Amino acid sequence: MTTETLVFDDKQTLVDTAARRFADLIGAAQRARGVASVVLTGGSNGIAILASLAADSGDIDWSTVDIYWGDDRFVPTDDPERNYGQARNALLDHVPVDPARVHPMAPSDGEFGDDIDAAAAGYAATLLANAGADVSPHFDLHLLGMGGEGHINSLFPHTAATAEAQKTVVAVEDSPKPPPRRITLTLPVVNRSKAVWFLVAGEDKAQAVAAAHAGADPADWPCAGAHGTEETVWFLDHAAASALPDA
Ligand SMILES: O=C1O[C@H](COP(=O)(O)O)[C@@H](O)[C@H](O)[C@H]1O
Repeated sequence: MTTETLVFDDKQTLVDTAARRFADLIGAAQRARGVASVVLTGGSNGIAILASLAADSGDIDWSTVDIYWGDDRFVPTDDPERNYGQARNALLDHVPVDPARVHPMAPSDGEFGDDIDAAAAGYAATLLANAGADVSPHFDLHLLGMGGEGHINSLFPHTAATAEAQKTVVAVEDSPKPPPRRITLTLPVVNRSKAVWFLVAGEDKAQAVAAAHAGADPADWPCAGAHGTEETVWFLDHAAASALPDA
């Protein structure tokens, strides 16, 4: 397993470089196996990379990409906070995905109604149904944004969701970052991904970046607990990298 830390002059260069490498990784998986799988994330850079891919997808065949989400906000279908809706606007409405391969988390007015635990269990069932012999797929790529306190997906410091070792998907009722109700993949699922990429910009993220690189306890800094089985890549701008020892 390799770990790379790449530092860029500005956020747009970071995002565009990650988008080109995304196209190369997914294209290579499709050439090898005919299909590929990716977990999308929300947040500023998580959506910006999708806009970059909408402009230039390289040789990705979108019709054979399975698309999942690392987390989503448990809000109504049309709520602008929903990561799925943001991903559709930025990318999925502009490329020829196969709707049967797009796997959003349920909204709060969806098939499970306002029952967030049932919605989380429903997403666990979706993962299981696409997992082969395991409990969740081994994704080709899991994208991650990160909060200044080190949260990834909706895994916040010192929470049961971050400590979860058995369930693949859990409900979060009291997210410190609004909106409070969310559904999230857990660390064991993130860590079944072949590649885990962090997309992080801004000085407010520098302490969390440094903590993860120093091998901090994931209970304190959830970002420190996420690794790909083949590669972990940190795409940073100079501000986010500013607390690293060799910055
Ligand atoms: O709430 C969330 O935040 C993180 C990071 O967002 P950012 O805007 O600080 O980059 C995001 O990755 C996650 O999916 C989202 O739900």
